[in-house]
Order: sequence, then structure tokens, then C-alpha cells
Amino acid sequence: MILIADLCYRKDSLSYYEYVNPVCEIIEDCGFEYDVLHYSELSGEIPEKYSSVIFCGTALKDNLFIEDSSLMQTVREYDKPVIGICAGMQVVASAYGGEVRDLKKIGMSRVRFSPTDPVFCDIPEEIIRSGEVAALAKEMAEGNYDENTSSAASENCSPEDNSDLSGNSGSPVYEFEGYEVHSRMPGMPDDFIPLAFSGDRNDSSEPSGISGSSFSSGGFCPEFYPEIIRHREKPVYGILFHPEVRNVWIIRNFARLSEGGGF
Ligand SMILES: NC(=O)CC[C@H](N)C(=O)O
Repeated sequence: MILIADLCYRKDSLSYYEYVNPVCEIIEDCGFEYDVLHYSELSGEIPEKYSSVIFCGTALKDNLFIEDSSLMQTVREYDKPVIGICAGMQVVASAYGGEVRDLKKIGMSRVRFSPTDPVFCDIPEEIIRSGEVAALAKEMAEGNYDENTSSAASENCSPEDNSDLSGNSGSPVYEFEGYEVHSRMPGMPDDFIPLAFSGDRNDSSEPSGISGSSFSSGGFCPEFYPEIIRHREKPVYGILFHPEVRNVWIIRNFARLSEGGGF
């Protein structure tokens, strides 16, 4: 059974219908059982009966959850699969020491990944392949990523370069559209690696800080940063965009893997 955790400012808020209910529907469609608990009900531990936890998003600027230090400790000590969506990613990252900073973004991002992780096991046919992100992916996977000084971020990479996130050549890079709505985003904790990235590293636009009306690159926000992160050893993920809005396949993969013991 999967635990779906509601991070909204209070139990049964209106935001539940926007951020939690869609996740419930995806899990139900997969044929898995689930419970929903508000984060205030987790009381220091996650019951053993759950195979995994999905921490859902919250409304823009609903950031009360981040003040719950006992929640952070619970997440850090939990050793089963976890996926945190947006606000949930902030919880996952904070639990492992990542810093959350202000960065507002509302709209679509180009998200690119190389299928080096089980969570990408079943990629829908409509998701296209792209080679552009390989060099930066390699730099990030090696832990050299610095958003301000990244050399790969400014270097041209051949679209034919099919290196995967570990720098192995021959693995395809895929691209899809992710929907983001957040006022903050977390930095990547030390024990985590990036699995997917947004933005266009060849785009010279200045980061806008506040995006939405200032998108370039054909309507996509140009800022470049990790969109999916994962703990190096545990199946603990953070996703910045909202896969329950578009890209439900990622939640399905996670649910099937955690219910089937596939991690
Ligand atoms: N959609 C979300 O989960 C947003 C998370 C948080 N409330 C923020 O504004 O950053």
C-alpha cells in the first residue's frame, strides 16, 4: 500500500483537490491501494504497512510544511522508496540538508533525461530523444555542477553526443514538457545526483528569477537546473515539475516499482 502525503497548510484544504487528488487517481488507475495522510498526522514515523511514500505539492507560497522539523527527520530516517513532488521535493532535499531558496516559476520547462534510473523504465512513445544535454549531464553526474560557473553550461555540445548521465556514450537522451508552479526550489543535497534537467544550456538569456511572462526559447523558461534528483543509494526522489499534471508515467513507474519490489 502506498502512502500519499498531503503537505498543504491544513488537512482538507481546497488545494487538496489540485495537488493530492490527481495523485490518488493515478495510483488508483494503476490498481494499487493507498492511504492519504496529512503531514501533521505522520507523528514522527511512517507506518510499516506502506511500501513507499509520495509527498505531493502545495499551492504557490503555501510553505508551512517546511517548518516541520520532525517531518524532515522522519523523511531522513525512512528507508523505503520516496518521491517528493515540488513541495515534496523541498521536503526531501531539506531532510537531507539541501537549502531551499526563492525561485518563482509558473509554466512549462523542457525537461531532459537519460534513462539511467529504474524510474525511467517505461518511457511513453511520445517522448522524444534529444542529444543536447549530454555534456552537462556528465558534469552534473560527476558532482561538478555549479549553476554559476558550470563550464558545460556555456559549451556547445553536439546534438549527436549521446552520452548518458554517467558520461557513457551510446545512451539516448529524452525530452518532454514539464509543468512547474513554485515560489521556491531546493538545492541538491550532497548525497543526491541529478537525473533530469530543465532549460536550455545554450540559451544566453539572463535567468529571469520570476518567470511566466518572460519565457524565451519558444515559450520555455530558459533557466537551467535539476528537475529530478535522486539519493545516490536509496530510491528517494525529488521532482520539481508536476508529473501529476503532465507525465503521469513517472508516478506510475514509481508506484509499480515500489509495489512490485523493483527498486
Ligand atoms: N507547487 C508546489 O508544490 C509549490 C511548493 C511551494 N508552495 C512553493 O511555492 O514553492
